[in-house]
Amino acid sequence: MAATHAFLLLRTGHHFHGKRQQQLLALGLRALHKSASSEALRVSAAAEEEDSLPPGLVRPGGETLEEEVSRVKSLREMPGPSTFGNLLQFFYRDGFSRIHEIQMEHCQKYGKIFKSRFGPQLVVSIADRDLVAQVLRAEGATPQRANMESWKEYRDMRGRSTALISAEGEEWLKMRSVLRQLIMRPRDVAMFSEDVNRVVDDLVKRVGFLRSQASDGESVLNINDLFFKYAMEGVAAILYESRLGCLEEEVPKETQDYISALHLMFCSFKTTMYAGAIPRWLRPVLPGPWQDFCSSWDGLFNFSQVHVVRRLEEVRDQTERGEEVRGGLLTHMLVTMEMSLEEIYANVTEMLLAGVDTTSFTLTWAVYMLALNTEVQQEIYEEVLGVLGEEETPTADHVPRLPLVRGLVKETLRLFPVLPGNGRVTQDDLVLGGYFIPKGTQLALCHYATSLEEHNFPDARDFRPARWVRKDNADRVDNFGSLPFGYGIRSCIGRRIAELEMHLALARLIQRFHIDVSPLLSSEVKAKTHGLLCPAAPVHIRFRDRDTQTP
Ligand code: HEM
Repeated sequence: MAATHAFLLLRTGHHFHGKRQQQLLALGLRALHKSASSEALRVSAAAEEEDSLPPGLVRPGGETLEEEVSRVKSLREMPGPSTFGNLLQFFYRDGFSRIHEIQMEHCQKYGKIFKSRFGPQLVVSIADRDLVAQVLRAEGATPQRANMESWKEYRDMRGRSTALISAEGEEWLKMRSVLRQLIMRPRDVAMFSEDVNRVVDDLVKRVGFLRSQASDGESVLNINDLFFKYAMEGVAAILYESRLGCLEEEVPKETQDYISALHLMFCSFKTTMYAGAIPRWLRPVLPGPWQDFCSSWDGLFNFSQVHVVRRLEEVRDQTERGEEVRGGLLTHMLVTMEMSLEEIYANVTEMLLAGVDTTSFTLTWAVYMLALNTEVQQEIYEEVLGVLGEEETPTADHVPRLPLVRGLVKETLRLFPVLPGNGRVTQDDLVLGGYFIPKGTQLALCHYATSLEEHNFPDARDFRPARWVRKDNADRVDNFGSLPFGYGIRSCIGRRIAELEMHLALARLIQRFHIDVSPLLSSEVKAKTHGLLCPAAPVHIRFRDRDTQTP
């Protein structure tokens, strides 16, 4: 997702439509047409909306269509930083590492809706929970996140398929319909609980080994490195139904090569952005970014193909021997063949890419927050102890009885949304915050800013997992202010997998260890953006066994 998010900033094409008068006329006609033809439908839709409105969502009301049309402003009138200012921020003031801070600065300066330009490209940013809700709740059957031209170009060049992240329209919908039935509900992924727990066993062992190597015998240095391996091993156990050996002392060469391809994709984040942003005609002069982009994709696709083919051969052998074929996600895809083999390669490749850093950064922040907030940690420990005691291994079945562990993940993602902003390309003309937004406009949804707004979350800077715990069934805490997995039909397909991996790992770590900031960590770790929101420096954590140490 790092690259996806990055593309949101630079690969957004937009051209102003005709004149304002024409726009408003078109809007008025469209709205009048709708009101004449679908009066009855509107009544039921309104009732439906009422039911599902999140708390605090304000309905614009009491205005006639004519009044609304006369008040609508054009994009030209929308405030925002100048193109020059923006280029200066990003290219000379290291703005790529401060996307989240720039988001906050711009919201404070220009308000809840503003525009930014990168040359001819325009992005309309929305930093208001209700406007975000308006956009997402109105989306059609095949929402588009951002321009993924360079991803498609690579796939066309190599004869590869697109997959959930890179595909659009009907092509995307077809694949999404297959995958959503398999992994979108907590109960779908509960079947992976045992596989994930075997990876958690290895994580805990690895904590023991790494701290024994540290100078104080208790610290794990750069905890994100460990969580990266855990997340990769965990997601691969589900996607490939095989173990990669990421948590072993000697990581197998094949896995190491894959990690290098992943690192090339993430570490050369700016490079991959330029690969998409640099026009094709400039490639002969500046070939590096595009070459790196292609070679990291080659590495990622090849690795997935090896694992998928391996499983395919096992399935064929079992079928030929007349044995019953049993397995998980990949086996299901291979047996049903609702997607072609190329589509399967592409989807596991994109899911693995999307599922590693996102999960590992969130785990790193969660553990760091626990270490900084020992009272919160104690509260969560008591919850874990009450449900599982000192010995029982947490499973997916326990998770509903661990609301504070779930709150821990939600609160971590509110304060550190790995994707600080998301995108949508409007599929229809619309009026947003009093402005006319033509179809095809790139919107940036500023989740980082809305997550930290007092109105949405009182004492927003405080780390309080308990704020997510429901008091009763009527008490809905979630709202459009914090949408770390996105929303709706195009939301994160791996959400339940990520949550399972995080809940099981965190519950076990809290059950086993006192988690403190390591004395080897000399200063507070801040966030920076590198495509995703990640720690700006390595986080060192001290893990002390609960049974041998006092708090
Ligand atoms: C903490 C972990 C994760 C976070 C915070 C996260 C966040 C997101 C977000 C914000 C989106 C965009 C949603 C939207 O546009 O509405 C997304 C999309 C996606 N994510 Fe995740 N993700 C995580 C883990 C995973 C995992 C583990 C997988 C795979 C197993 C995954 C696979 C995907 C895919 C394939 C998409 C594109 C979906 C589509 O366009 O249909 N993610 N993710």
